[in-house]
Amino acid sequence: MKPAPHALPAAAVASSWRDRLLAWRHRLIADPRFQLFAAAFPPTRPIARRNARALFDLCAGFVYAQVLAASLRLDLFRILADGPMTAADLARRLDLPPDRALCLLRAAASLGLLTVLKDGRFALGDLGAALIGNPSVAAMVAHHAMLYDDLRDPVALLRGGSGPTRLSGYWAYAAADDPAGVDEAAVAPYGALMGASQALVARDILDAYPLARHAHLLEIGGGEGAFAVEAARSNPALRVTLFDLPPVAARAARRFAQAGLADRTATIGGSFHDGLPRGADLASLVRVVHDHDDDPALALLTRVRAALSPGGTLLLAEPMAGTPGAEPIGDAYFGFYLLAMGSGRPRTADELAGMLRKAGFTGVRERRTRRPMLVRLLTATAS
Ligand SMILES: CC(C)=CCC/C(C)=C/CC/C(C)=C/C=C/C(C)=C/C=C/C=C(C)/C=C/C=C(C)/C=C/C=C(C)/C=C/CC(C)(C)O
Ligand SMILES: C[S@@+](CC[C@H](N)C(=O)[O-])C[C@H]1O[C@@H](n2cnc3c(N)ncnc32)[C@H](O)[C@@H]1O
Repeated sequence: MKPAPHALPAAAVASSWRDRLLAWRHRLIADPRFQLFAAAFPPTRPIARRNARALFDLCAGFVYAQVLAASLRLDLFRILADGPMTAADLARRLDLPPDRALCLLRAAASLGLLTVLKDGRFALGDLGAALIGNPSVAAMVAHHAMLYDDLRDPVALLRGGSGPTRLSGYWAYAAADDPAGVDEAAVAPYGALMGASQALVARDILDAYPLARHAHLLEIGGGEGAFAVEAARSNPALRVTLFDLPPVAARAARRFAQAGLADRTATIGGSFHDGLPRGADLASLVRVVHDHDDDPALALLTRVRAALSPGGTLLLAEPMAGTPGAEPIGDAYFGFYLLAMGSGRPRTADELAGMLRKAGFTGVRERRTRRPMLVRLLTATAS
């Protein structure tokens, strides 16, 4: 039977039912009387408490981050690496009044950075201990001072009316008309930060996609070469060419020489918006594509496809939006970070796969990495 001409299509009817159900749910949750009831009624109590806590954590997250920043600036975790200490001894070591030191120590303990022993002394918590093994996280936390400034008026940032941001000045290539012209002083600060934090991701990428069957890696936007060095060291026959802006490539060349890899490595300075060296059978873009808006990013992928030898492989590795279990890292943290930087956006794996196909790649596959919140990996073939 034909539906009456004025009848809504089935999908619209279903979605209007769902919308009404959703609206009813939201009215209920917004009702203060229901909130009181749900917090007391045993079956709903755990959900109500969990939600209230989640909302409080969203309100207070910036305070938690400052507790972490203060602990790192005062070197609290390295001090406690030698063993538990009393609050009084710690106050002296931190050069803080005793009551202020106690405020910091209790805050850090409440966040899992420290732990309080039965005798009242403070020791490292699991999170504080993990930080000792990740000095690049401490560097990122210090770097966040700039992001705090840029996020002071988040609505102005979203409207694009807040003028030049601190991050757009820091990432010299993000706002440059001629990236190839940026000088050494402009790249040195971000080069060091990226060099340190690349250690967090290099091993995860190489373990997810061993390079043994490849002969020549073109590491595009490779920074000061931490990934390139790790790749060369774990593949003794691999040749590596690192391509980055001229002053960054010069810094990578010094690093290759120090690592004793000068005979198997080369560096080329230039802008990848202008062209790329040809002939490698493997190319990598590690934490590069998300820095760029859609059109330049697609143009870059197209240029990489043309630069690879036929059948060559591209590794595209970066944190991605919509990563299960890490959604706020891609969509909230990197979303707002890149907004403040003034260029690029975090993309989902599906969005990136679509762009790769549009750029002429085939066989796009995701390779499982150890810590997808920090880096995910897509591989694709240049046909
Ligand atoms: C021993 C017994 C009995 C039990 C142990 C129980 C157990 C198994 C505990 C686990 C302990 C453990 C091994 C913990 C390990 C924790 C680790 C490795 C934590 C790592 C954390 C990493 C973090 C927080 C990374 C942060 C990275 C940031 C903020 C990166 C920012 C990157 C930026 C801004 C990049 C910018 C580049 C641009 C511009 C976007 O392109
Ligand atoms: C976010 S960093 C990532 C560096 C490195 N791949 C890593 O994961 O640590 C982006 C890199 O892309 C480089 N880059 C940006 N624009 C470029 C361009 N137009 N041509 C060549 N390299 C560029 C930067 O100099 C920087 O080293």
